[in-house]
Amino acid sequence: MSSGAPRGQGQEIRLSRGASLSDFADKINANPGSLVQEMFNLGEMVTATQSCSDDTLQLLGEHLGFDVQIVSPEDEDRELLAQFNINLDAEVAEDRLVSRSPVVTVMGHVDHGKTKLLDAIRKTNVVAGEAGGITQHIGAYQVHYPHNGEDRAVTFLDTPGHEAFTAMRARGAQVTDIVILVVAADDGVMPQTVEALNHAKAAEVPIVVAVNKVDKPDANPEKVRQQLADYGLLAEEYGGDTMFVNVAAKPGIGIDELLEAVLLTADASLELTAPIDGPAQGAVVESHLDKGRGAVATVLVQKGTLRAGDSIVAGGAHGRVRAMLDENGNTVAEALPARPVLVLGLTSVPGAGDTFLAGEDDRTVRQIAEQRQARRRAASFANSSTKATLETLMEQLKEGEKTSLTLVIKGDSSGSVEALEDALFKIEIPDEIQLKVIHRGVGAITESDVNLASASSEATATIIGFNVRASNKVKEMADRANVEIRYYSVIYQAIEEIEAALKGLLKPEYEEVEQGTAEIREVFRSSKIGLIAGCLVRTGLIRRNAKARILRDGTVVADNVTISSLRRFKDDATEVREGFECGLTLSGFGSPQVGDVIETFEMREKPRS
Ligand SMILES: Nc1nc2c(ncn2[C@@H]2O[C@H](COP(=O)(O)OP(=O)(O)OP(=O)(O)O)[C@@H](O)[C@H]2O)c(=O)[nH]1
Repeated sequence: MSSGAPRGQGQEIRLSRGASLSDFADKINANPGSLVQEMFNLGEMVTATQSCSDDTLQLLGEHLGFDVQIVSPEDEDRELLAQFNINLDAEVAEDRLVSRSPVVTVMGHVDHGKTKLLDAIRKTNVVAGEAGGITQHIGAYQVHYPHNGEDRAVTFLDTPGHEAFTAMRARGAQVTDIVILVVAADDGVMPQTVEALNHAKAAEVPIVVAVNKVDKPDANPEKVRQQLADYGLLAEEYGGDTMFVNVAAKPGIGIDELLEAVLLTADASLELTAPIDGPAQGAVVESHLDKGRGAVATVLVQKGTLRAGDSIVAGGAHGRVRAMLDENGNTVAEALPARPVLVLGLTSVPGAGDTFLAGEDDRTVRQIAEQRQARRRAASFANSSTKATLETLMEQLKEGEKTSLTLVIKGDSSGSVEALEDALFKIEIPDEIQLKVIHRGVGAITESDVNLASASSEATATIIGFNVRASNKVKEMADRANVEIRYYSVIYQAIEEIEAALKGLLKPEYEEVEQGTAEIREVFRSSKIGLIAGCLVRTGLIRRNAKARILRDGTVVADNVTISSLRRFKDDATEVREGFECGLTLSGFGSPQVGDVIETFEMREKPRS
């Protein structure tokens, strides 16, 4: 017989998000089975190893008398590092800080010239004679620029676009100091311009606006300044504090001025310093598995100095830095803060946005990596088991009679999925329509996505694949289940189409169009068809089967009436025109009187704006 779970007196217990009853039991020295029983008594069937929602854990805690604190993954990682006596947030004495160069991300609307601009900036730095290295894309590069007589460096992340930016932020890596917002002067502010702007604002990162393509005949750089003023970016020349620089990335005009503006903005609004002694810390900018070289990762050092030979842990990957390369393919012996380098020697591929830490001994980095991997496995298990179930879905769908568009969103990064979802919920839709995202996730479209989409019986969900695809097998399954899959690679295109779909979903709106009026002149009874009203058509025409209302002394006395039969003399008629007499019967109104006015109308579909 189970003796029941122990009771607490409000003691705090810390559980990681997605913990199971078994984890809970560990913390309070209970038998997991007893917690399963407790949950059962509370009306929930939960197995011991199943990952629980925050609510379930809190509910059980309250019931047993414990103060359950759910720990976020970031807190958890901090706690993990603390076990190894590592404190990433430790204060650094002022005198150990040295200035570092700003790290810049380029964002903007599609085709406004982000790539061209990054290329143009990179070219400013090609020192004649310093050949040898071939420029490589490693995800970031640094350029040197003379400013106020000093040699200054600026680091650019060259994965343009805000997906990378948000993905990194989502993993807790804030590496960008300044955002260059590229706006094409011929096109002006576009949806993704606004998106990018909002991301930069959310991250509290100062913005420098590059008004690009000013070489084009239809360029209107002033208009860009006016448009952005509406979004709170007021140009310096108008008394604001945002620097706007006119550039033409393709012919390479204005690049120096842009770099000046970046450095001025950095000096004016940021205090960019970092310690250079001590073990290196930073973030992974890009990573992949290279056939010849194994796991490679471009990392950006944020504190300390990274050296070849250091042992390193990046996310759940660890290893020893075998070699470091810069964007020109040259070997680098040490990397200081704001310096991006390609690192060789990791045993597996970390994720973009993962933080890294160097300088601990091999054993420590391995242990940290292993514990992180274990946590991630637990967390992804938690995610998969908290997926919407059929039941919860049904409940949701039963709510109200609203028309809804239900979506499953899959994307290539959590940043892109979030950005898309954010943008979707900003679409202005009428109250009668509900937009629901029943599942979101990173990775290819899977069978379980299709299952989920088709499970929402009333309104089968549409699956949105943002830079991800479904395998043929999954595609076939979707076809059989009548689940639509749509692929996008550009956020605003997805938004446009979904907006159109939402408008198409709207039930047609009807408006009343008056057809005619008739006055009742006499009322007589027919044994066969009941009361007949003898009328004179006053305006328009009266049609058989028309909808009508009855007015008596100018007041509606009956609504929802139908002209059920219509005769002209002894013959059935389909319509009778103004000025003619007719006999008609009314359904939905049993007491016609002489002098009543019959007003008929039809319902016509109103075009949507
Ligand atoms: N005339 C002119 N054309 C430009 C300029 N900058 C970029 N373009 C052109 O604009 C187009 C888009 O440039 P990209 O650099 O690919 O734009 P992007 O913003 O990186 O585009 P996505 O990567 O698709 O988001 C290309 O055809 C460029 O040649 C410029 O300064 N002047």
